[in-house]
Amino acid sequence: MSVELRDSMCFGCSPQNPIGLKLKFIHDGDICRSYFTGSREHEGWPGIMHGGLLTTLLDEVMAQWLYERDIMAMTVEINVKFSKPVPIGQQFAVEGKQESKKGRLIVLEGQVLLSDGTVATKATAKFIQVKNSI
Ligand SMILES: CCCCCCCCCCCC(=O)SCCNC(=O)CCNC(=O)[C@H](O)C(C)(C)COP(=O)(O)OP(=O)(O)OC[C@H]1O[C@@H](n2cnc3c(N)ncnc32)[C@H](O)[C@@H]1OP(=O)(O)O
Repeated sequence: MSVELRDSMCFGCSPQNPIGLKLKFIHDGDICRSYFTGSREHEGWPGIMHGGLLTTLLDEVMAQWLYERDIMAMTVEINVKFSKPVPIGQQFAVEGKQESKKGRLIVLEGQVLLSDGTVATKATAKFIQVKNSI
């Protein structure tokens, strides 16, 4: 890969981005998972995670599913369904996995799971594979 984590300022995963989310990932079989606990800076409505940030988290775990497999790809489309509010101050899981691949087009699915297992948010995203020189 020409893009290395150590040089990255990725808002989602870089350890050196001072305003980034500094996410860590667990690759569990065909699932990429991260855990996050929102704080006041991450809220939209009081006490509730901002939907745009949930979208960022979902985009990131899906992108990391690909990165782990040395597939360099960029998000070209993402659809998110927010079904339940995600409270700040409580840890939740964000998961992504591949749904299909056809040529350069890779479709991934993601979900946000509350600590009791409730699926609060679901996403489907399309990624296009690019050359290893972003
Ligand atoms: C180290 C740190 C770790 C880093 C770890 C990773 C961190 C990731 C961060 C999160 C991920 C992001 O946010 S990524 C950032 C946000 N995304 C972007 O900025 C992407 C912007 N878009 C682009 O630059 C471009 O669209 C490209 C390069 C992705 C693709 O352009 P292209 O190479 O010209 O390809 P193009 O011909 O348009 O499309 C290729 C084929 O896909 C089809 N196609 C294109 N879009 C779609 C679509 N929405 N739905 C269906 N099909 C589509 C086309 O019809 C075509 O089919 P056919 O004619 O071949 O049949």
